[in-house]
Amino acid sequence: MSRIKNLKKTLLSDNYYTLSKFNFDYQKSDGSWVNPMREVYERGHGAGILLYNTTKKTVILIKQFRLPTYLHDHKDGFLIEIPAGLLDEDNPEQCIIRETEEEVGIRIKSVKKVYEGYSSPGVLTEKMHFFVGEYTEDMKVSKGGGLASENEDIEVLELPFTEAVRMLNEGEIVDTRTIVLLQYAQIHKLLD
Ligand SMILES: Nc1nc2c(ncn2[C@@H]2O[C@H](COP(=O)(O)OP(=O)(O)O[C@H]3O[C@H](CO)[C@@H](O)[C@H](O)[C@@H]3O)[C@@H](O)[C@H]2O)c(=O)[nH]1
Ligand SMILES: [Mg+2]
Repeated sequence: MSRIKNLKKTLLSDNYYTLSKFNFDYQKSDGSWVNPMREVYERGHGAGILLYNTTKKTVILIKQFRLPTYLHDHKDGFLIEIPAGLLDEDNPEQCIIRETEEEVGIRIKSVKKVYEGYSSPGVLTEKMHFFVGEYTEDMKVSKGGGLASENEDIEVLELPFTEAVRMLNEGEIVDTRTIVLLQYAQIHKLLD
């Protein structure tokens, strides 16, 4: 029998994405029922990728302004991240191939899915699809930088993997998705 009943949704904002309030009956593990309220932000799902070059022993990361981090403790709000984007109508693999070209100017054909995970399960419905992909010099087709039409302003960083790992260990990389994939590369020795 379900421990969740009478789920009621109240829309709070659909200004850009959707913020809703939910009330529901929840049966606790001791059998009693309570009526919690939760706010949930829905903006679809996402995909991100660690691009690596086994000849040069480099990875591609990006730097862009992230307002929420600027509001909370980050020094300047410019975060070092993996290329990533929101799934539009496409599937995760098509999405990450498209975002890779838009954000860093690399036209990649094959990517490998390594993980799937909820970004912030207490508040967001979003699930992230994590990929890795090997790139070579001949795949570089533009400077990247993101879509001007969406006001994206992305700096592309091509770094030795050892430098990315140093930045990870010294707290200069603070985006969880980027931490996950750099650690994946270490564990699986992608650049040894
Ligand atoms: N006007 C307006 N535009 C917005 C707003 N929120 C997002 N956008 C636009 O939507 C674009 C989304 O760009 P994507 O590259 O598709 O997504 P992303 O912001 O990089 O998100 C990725 O990283 C997030 C983690 O920080 C992930 O949550 C997400 O799934 C994805 O992987 C932004 O550049 C911006 O133009 C908003 O509130 N107002
Ligand atoms: Mg993006």
